[in-house]
Amino acid sequence: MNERILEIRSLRKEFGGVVAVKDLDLSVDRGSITALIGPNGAGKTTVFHMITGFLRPTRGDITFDGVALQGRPVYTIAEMAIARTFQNVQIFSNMSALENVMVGRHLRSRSGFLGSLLVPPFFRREEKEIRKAAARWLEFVGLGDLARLPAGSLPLGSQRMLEIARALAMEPKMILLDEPASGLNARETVAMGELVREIREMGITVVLVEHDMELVMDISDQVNVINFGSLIARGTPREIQANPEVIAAYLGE
Ligand SMILES: Nc1ncnc2c1ncn2[C@@H]1O[C@H](COP(=O)(O)OP(=O)(O)OP(=O)(O)O)[C@@H](O)[C@H]1O
Repeated sequence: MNERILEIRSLRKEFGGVVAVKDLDLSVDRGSITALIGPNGAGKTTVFHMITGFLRPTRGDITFDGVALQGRPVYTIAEMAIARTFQNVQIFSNMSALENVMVGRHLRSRSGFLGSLLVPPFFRREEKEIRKAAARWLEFVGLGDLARLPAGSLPLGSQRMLEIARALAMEPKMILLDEPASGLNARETVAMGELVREIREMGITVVLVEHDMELVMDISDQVNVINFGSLIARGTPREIQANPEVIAAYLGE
């Protein structure tokens, strides 16, 4: 097994005249927590969009678990066991917390999400199993007691946890978290950090875009710093915090 689960080579994305991602090389070790940091507009979210197939690269290669991803549609990438969360939480507000997680689980099931809407009798047993598994994921992220509440009624911190539970229900090998601590208070941020570590303990690789430097430096194995669409540094949190170029570009004096 390759110890690099994700390899990105010369990845580029242009929007008209704007070069959002500029010939970026990036690799992610299997089983690690790997952070992408950098100033606003550096291109971090655009990288996530290209890994997950939401955006097509202008050029470059993305290899996940030995398979080329570029040009594949979003749903096949989800099937390949990459899950993600979004900078602005994307949940179904009117559905219960449990139902939101079940949607993630259905993507993994034989009947699929559409099948679950039709609910023919022979899928009912699978439906029950999906409900059980979803409940377990809700417990895992600490929302077991809130399963029946409409997702939209939950505080932001819980909504972010819910989105992670839904991603985990897809049984990913790798999960991409886009600013998971954004908008969270100090207590919620600590809980988020603990959850991310637990995800790694389960053997799932975590890639994280995050502006909360305390959190990033606390939980990451590797930190990649992006500026103007290019990688300017890669290293352990300790190495990154001591890197003069990073301090000048991003961390400040
Ligand atoms: N759909 C788009 N059309 C045109 N320009 C875009 C589009 N998406 C992103 N950009 C531009 O690409 C650049 C990179 O944006 P991106 O959102 O990837 O940055 P980021 O590092 O994630 O920033 P932030 O930390 O603020 O979320 C920015 O200059 C942005 O304005």
